[in-house]
Amino acid sequence: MSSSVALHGVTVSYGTRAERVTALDDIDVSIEAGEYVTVIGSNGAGKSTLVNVIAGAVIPSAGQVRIGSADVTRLPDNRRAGRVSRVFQDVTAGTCADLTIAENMALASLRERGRSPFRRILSRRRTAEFHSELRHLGCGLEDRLKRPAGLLSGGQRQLVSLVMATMGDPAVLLLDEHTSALDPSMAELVMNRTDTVVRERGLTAVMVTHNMRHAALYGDRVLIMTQGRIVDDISGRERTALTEDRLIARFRDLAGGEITDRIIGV
Ligand SMILES: Nc1ncnc2c1ncn2[C@@H]1O[C@H](COP(=O)(O)OP(=O)(O)OP(=O)(O)O)[C@@H](O)[C@H]1O
Repeated sequence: MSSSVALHGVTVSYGTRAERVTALDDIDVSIEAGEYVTVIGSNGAGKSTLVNVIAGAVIPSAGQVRIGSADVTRLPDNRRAGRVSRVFQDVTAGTCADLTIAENMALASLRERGRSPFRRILSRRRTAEFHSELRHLGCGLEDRLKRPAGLLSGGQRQLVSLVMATMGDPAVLLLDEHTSALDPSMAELVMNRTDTVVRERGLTAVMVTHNMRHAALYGDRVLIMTQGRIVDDISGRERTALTEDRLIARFRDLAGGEITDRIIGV
């Protein structure tokens, strides 16, 4: 079930006292259950660190992280895995190349509470469920369940990772530039599918992107980050009226404006 996410006074510093980098600087943000938030910012603004703090891959130096009513600030990522799902930029990170697609999906399905590991893991019923999940993608992956994931293209593999990440309805879905390594048409397909699954299941989702068009097109709210801080938070009517050009103008004003990866017309 989707949960809210709240960060209060979250600070993350890396390095030594002599050479300290403040990746997140006293961040306060609340995301409602079922809200779909996109995060943009210049290189090194702290976007991945923000996602890592929600995932538990980075424990903050100060502040508090809550998922729903639970204080998870000190909980490492392996103990949040039942609540938080991720799709990474690296297309090889979400699936195991040597396992078949069905075996990968069976591992992901272990998230569902009360299921004893590996017992009836690939039962006929489960395989039929995986088949049905993949059929929604409309690219024939359901007929390749018994093939190793390593034989898929990067985009196909990312689609399987997305399906796996959303199985069992995670409390929070984190997407860290998950389409940036894909060719434009595959990136569109993965983005469309992401939008459909987030909407249909009412997921709480946080998506980091460098693609201004995607940031303007998808989600309920846009956060703009620079130098470890959230410097703009666009929601409601303002978000509805947001176009790519308006977002770029706003980003230029706030972040000093280098648009590194604007992708036009894809
Ligand atoms: N493990 C680390 N050790 C030291 N410094 C780090 C580490 N991870 C991130 N940083 C630094 O923290 C700052 C924020 O990094 P982060 O990766 O969160 O930014 P980002 O907005 O995701 O950047 P990009 O768009 O380039 O991926 C940067 O200055 C980065 O160099």
